[in-house]
Amino acid sequence: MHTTPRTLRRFTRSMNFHNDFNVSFSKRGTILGSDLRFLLLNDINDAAPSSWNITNQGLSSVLSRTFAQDFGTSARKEPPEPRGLPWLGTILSLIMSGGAKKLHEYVDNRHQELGPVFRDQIGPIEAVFVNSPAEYRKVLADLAGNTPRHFLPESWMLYNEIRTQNRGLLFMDGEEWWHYRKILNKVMLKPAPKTFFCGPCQEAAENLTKEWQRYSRIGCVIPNLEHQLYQWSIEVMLGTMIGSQWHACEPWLRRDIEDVATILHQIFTYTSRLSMIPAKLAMKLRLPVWNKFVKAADEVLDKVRKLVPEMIELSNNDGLLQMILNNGIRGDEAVRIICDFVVAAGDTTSITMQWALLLLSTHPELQDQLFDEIKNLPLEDLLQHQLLRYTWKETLRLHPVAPFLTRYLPVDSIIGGYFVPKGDLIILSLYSSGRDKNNFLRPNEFWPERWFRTGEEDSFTYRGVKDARANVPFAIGVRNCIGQRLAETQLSLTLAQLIKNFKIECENRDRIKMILRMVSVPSESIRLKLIDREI
Ligand code: HEM
Repeated sequence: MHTTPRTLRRFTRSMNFHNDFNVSFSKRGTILGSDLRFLLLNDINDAAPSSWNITNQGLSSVLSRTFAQDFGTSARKEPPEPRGLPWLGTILSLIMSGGAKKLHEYVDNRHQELGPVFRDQIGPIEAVFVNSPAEYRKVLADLAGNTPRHFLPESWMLYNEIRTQNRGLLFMDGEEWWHYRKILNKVMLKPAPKTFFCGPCQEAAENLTKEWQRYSRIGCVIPNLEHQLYQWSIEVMLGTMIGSQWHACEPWLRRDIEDVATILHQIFTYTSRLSMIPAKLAMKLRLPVWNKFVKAADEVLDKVRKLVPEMIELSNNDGLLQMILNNGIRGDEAVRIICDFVVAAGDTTSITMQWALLLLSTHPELQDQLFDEIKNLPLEDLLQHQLLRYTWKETLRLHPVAPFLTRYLPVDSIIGGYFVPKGDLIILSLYSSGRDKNNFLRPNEFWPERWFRTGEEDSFTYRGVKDARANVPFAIGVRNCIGQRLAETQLSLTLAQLIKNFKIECENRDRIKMILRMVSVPSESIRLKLIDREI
C-alpha cells in the first residue's frame, strides 16, 4: 500500500485532534453559533461600531461551542473521497471529464456520487467540497470567523509578492481587512447608496443603448459584445466614484475606460490560463503567458493609480470616491482599494449581463411581459420591480459568476456530519446547489417567476424554490460582496433600459455552454441581435 501524503495527513490529524481542539465554555459570545458582525451587517446593513471589538478569543469560544454541540451528536467521521493517484489526486479524472473548464460539472458529478460533502485533491489543491444550503450559512456566517479568509489565485499572490504590491479588500486579511471593510460597509452597503448608484448606472445604461441602436438599426449582430460589456461595467464603476460630475467628465475619460477594459479582459484570460500551471513554475520558466500576465497587471494597476488623483480632482462630494476619502481612507490606501474595485467589478457584472441577455433571448414572452410592466416606471420603481430583479437573480442561480465560494476555517469543525480540521480549504459548490432538484423545482429551467412568494409574510413559500439558501451568488456573512448593491442597481437599470428599447435575440444560443475561465463564461461569443421596439 502506498503511504500517500493524504494517508499521512489523516494519521497526523487523528493524533492531533484531541490536543488541538480546545472546548471552552466561556460566557462571551452569547449568540451561539452566530457571528455577531454578520447579524449586524445583514439586519441593518451597517458596520459594527468601532468600539465593539470582538476579540479572537471571544470568537473561538463561540465557535468552540458550535463545534462542541455538533460534535456531541456526531461521531468523528472523515468526508468520503474519490479514488485518486498518489500525489496527483484525481486530476486525471478531471482531465478526462473535460479539464479545468468543466470543473463545475466534475464537482457536480462527484456530489451525486459521494453526497453533499466530500474531500478531493485536484492537483496541488486539496479541499472539502460542500453542496448543502444549511451548511452554506454555517460555513460563511458562523464558522469562517470574524475575519474570514478565502482562496486567491496563486498567480495574483505571486504577482503581489514580486512587485511588493499592497492590494485592496480582496487581498487583505485579518484586522487590516476588517478596518477597511467596516468603513466601506458604511459607505457601500447601507440602504441609501442605491440612490447615489442610480445616476451613473442609468447614464451607462443609456450610453450602451445608444451605442447598440447603431447596430439594431442596420440589423447586425453586436460586435465584441464581451468587450463592450466590460467597458460598460468600468464606466459604471468610474461614474459611481465621481458622482454627479460624471456626465461632464465622461467624454474625457472615455479613452481610459476603453484601455482599462481591454487590459482587464486580457488579465482574466491570462489568469485563467495560469490556473492550470503552478504560477511559480510559469515564472521560473518565463512562460510567455506569465510575462503577458505581469505586463497586463502592471498596466492596469498603473493606469488606475494614475486615474485616481484625476478623479479626485473631477469629483464632487456625492461620489463614492469622496465618501471613501471623507471616511478616513486616504492616499495610497484609497488607490489600492479602488484598483481592486475596478478589477472585481470588471468581469462580474459584464459576464452576468451576457448570461442574462442570452437567457432573455430564449424567452420572448418574458421580455414582452417585462416591457409592458416597466415601460412607464420611474427609476426608483424600476429598482423595486420584482420580476426584473428575479430575472438577474435567476440568471445568477443558473450561471453564478463565482461558481465556487471558498473559506479557510479557523477552527476544527463538523460540516454535514463530517470532521474538518482547522485550516482546511472549504469550497461551496454554488453551481451544484443552484441546479439541485432538492432546492429548486425544474432546476435547469430559466424561470424568474419561481421567486414569487405566496402566503403570509412569516410563513410564505416560493412558487418554484424549495430552499432559497442554496442561491448565494454574492456570498453571505461579513466577507460577502461589497459591490452587491452597486451590481444590483446596475443590472436592474441596464436590463430595464435594454428591454424598453429592444427585442433581444441570439443567433447561436443552442451552441453556448457554460465553461470556467476563473469565472463562469459562455463557451463561445454570444451573437446577440437586437430589434428596435415600437414604443
Ligand atoms: C454580479 C455581480 C457580482 C457578483 C456575482 C459578485 C460576487 C462576489 C462574491 C461571491 C464575493 C465574495 C467572495 C468570497 O466570498 O470570498 C465578492 C467579493 C467582492 N466583490 Fe463582488 N460580485 C459582483 C460585483 C461586484 C462589483 C460591481 C464590485 C465593485 C465594487 C465588487 C467588488 C467586490 C470586492 C472588492 C470583493 C471582496 C470583498 C472582501 O473581501 O471583503 N463585486 N463578490
